[in-house]
Amino acid sequence: MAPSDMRRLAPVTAEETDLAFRDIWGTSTGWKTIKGWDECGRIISRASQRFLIGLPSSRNEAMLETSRLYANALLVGGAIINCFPPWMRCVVAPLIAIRARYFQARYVKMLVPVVEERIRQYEAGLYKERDEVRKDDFLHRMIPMCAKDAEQLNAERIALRIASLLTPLIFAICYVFAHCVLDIHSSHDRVEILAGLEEECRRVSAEFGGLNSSASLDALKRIDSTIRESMRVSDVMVTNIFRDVTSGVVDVGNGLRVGPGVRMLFPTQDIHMDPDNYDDPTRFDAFRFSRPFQDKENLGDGSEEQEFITTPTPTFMPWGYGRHACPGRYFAAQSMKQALSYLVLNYDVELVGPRPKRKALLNMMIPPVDAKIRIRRKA
Ligand code: HEM
Repeated sequence: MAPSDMRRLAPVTAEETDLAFRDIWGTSTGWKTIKGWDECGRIISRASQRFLIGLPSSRNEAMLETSRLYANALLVGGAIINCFPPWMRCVVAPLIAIRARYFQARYVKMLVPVVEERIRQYEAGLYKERDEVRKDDFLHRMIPMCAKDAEQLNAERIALRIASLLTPLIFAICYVFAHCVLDIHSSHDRVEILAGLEEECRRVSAEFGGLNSSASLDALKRIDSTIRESMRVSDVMVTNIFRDVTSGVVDVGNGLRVGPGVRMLFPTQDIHMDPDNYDDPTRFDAFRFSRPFQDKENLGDGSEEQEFITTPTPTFMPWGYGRHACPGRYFAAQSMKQALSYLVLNYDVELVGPRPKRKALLNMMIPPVDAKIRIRRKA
């Protein structure tokens, strides 16, 4: 997915984000308490499924819920399996994976008829006529590609491929979005952050006639900075960017040479919290990345650019780094910016009780599944 694809997708996911908030968070101006993790996940699920399989299936409640539970079960199961020594994993993994396999089988069973119908339409030559309606979903694009090899044009195989994208599309995006909401609302600077974000969203929305285009989302510099800062302080992983040396010897500097069979990884959380890389690194400073540039146009200084959510650097690695850096980051960033700007403009939010403390399960930070928030639609 390239940045150019985001231009086509922005109006589609904006529409879905609006409907999802109305359906799931509601339109009542009275306060209600919700489970932050689950309800942020439901919002993200809707926009992601719309991009993956298109209308009308993307709004099927049973499929949405099953896909969300599958995405969570897969990640949590994987993290638990990693707690066992390698020699035990082949014994415990099949048991731990039962939950994920159950939701995967349910999701695939529901998706196969949808895929079969699309294959039928493709084979009957109806695809072009329907392009206008469905051109933005991933399944639509997959079918002509799979049709190049008869073995690949198999509904179950295609459904399984779609299912494999659910974890990054739902769990990972939800993880960042839910943490960002918690980071903002548990910050001492909450009032100033919200005022700054709302001012920007209103100004940009007035300038672009809404926030449903990539151009308008690109102009949301503070929203971008807030999500990037949240990814820095509330990273999913303790370490990241795993690389196995399969042959030869790798010179990693300082006289250290690494041979085959060794797995290397980066201490990304430490890098994100290093005072040599960030001033006051443990503080969530929402406008850390946008502040130096907010008057840039006035200053006429074109020498440096703001580092955006999608820019991996040696001091910002939640997407990995280098040629294998996450290719889904443009979609993830765009849908998170849409969701956060929508939330800032349309809902009042408060944390219920103290913010849950972050805990690590080996290499992964456990998601805040019990965090509760109070919400109400702005009048
Ligand atoms: C906030 C959400 C996401 C985060 C934090 C995230 C993070 C990552 C990380 C850390 C890697 C490993 C990079 C490396 O080893 O250097 C990765 C790889 C990958 N991600 Fe994501 N990701 C997210 C969303 C997505 C989405 C939405 C998709 C697809 C629609 C996606 C598809 C992939 C793929 C295919 C790879 C493998 C790339 C390769 O090996 O060349 N990710 N992601």
